[in-house]
Amino acid sequence: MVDVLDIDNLSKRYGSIQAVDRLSLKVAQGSIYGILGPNGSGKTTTLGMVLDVVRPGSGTYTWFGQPISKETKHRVGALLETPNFYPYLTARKNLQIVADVKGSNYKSILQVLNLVGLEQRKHTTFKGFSLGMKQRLAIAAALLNNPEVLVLDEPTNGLDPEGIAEVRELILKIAAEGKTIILASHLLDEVEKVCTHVAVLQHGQLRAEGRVDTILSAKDQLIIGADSIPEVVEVLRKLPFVEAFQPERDTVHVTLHEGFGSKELNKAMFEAGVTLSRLTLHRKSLEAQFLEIIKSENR
Ligand SMILES: Nc1ncnc2c1ncn2[C@@H]1O[C@H](COP(=O)(O)OP(=O)(O)OP(=O)(O)O)[C@@H](O)[C@H]1O
Repeated sequence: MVDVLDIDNLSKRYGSIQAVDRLSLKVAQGSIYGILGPNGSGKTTTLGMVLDVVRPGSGTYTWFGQPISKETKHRVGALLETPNFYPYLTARKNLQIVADVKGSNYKSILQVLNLVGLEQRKHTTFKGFSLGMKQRLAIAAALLNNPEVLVLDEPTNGLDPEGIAEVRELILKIAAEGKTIILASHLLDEVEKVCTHVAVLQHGQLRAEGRVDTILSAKDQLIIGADSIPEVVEVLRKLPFVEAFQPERDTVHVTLHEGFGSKELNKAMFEAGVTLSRLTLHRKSLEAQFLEIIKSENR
């Protein structure tokens, strides 16, 4: 599959702050790629560099295998901050003004309004829009040139729960139309719900990258206790459905392969002659895993 964006060793420093530190990542065509990190981790600076509004300190990037140019810029739509729409003008008139600035055709206005679900509200003035509708109009503006890629920075920031749901649904709809989406967010939950791939950033450095289902998969752990932990460990080593285990002082934390649970583990222990004094399920929250990624890389 073609890489839409290829970032190679990109860095940016502001005085004593290393905002982005030797960052490399590839965004495949058709993916919804989340750049996830706490505030100040370098997400906006990274997007700014690849959109040619922030000059990189060092490193390179390509779009569609080519250095950035007028032609590649035309293929990428971006929403880095909410545009200043005119409150007393209608949705359509506001988009006409954006189209004039971008030099795009008025014909696409109705198409994008339709795509973001605002076609029926094209004559409504901007000030009459809900927060979610305002953000959808901003996304419509970014889609005016029918770009292949849409870049969004914290697209649900400041929205109410209804607006958040609307915008997330819209992102999935746009991706289903075949566009690649690159989305920066500090919300783990958002990336998990919306994205196919994720890069986790901290202090401008890449901490983890991959498919969301592998990087952020919430694997449950079983915690087992027994009189003899070495005996438990001995059995665990031989069980084919045990993915990993970690002995603690008087318990062992066990992760099982997909499709296996406490029943199978209990049965296997019983058959091996080990009586468990404890068998509990510990559901790992994604939040905990995200924190672990950051913590483990910090050691
Ligand atoms: N123009 C600037 N001048 C000085 N420092 C900056 C500038 N822009 C960003 N920084 C600093 O660079 C670091 C990375 O900021 P950046 O905005 O890229 O992070 P972020 O992950 O997008 O965070 P947020 O979600 O809060 O915007 C921060 O420490 C920030 O204070």
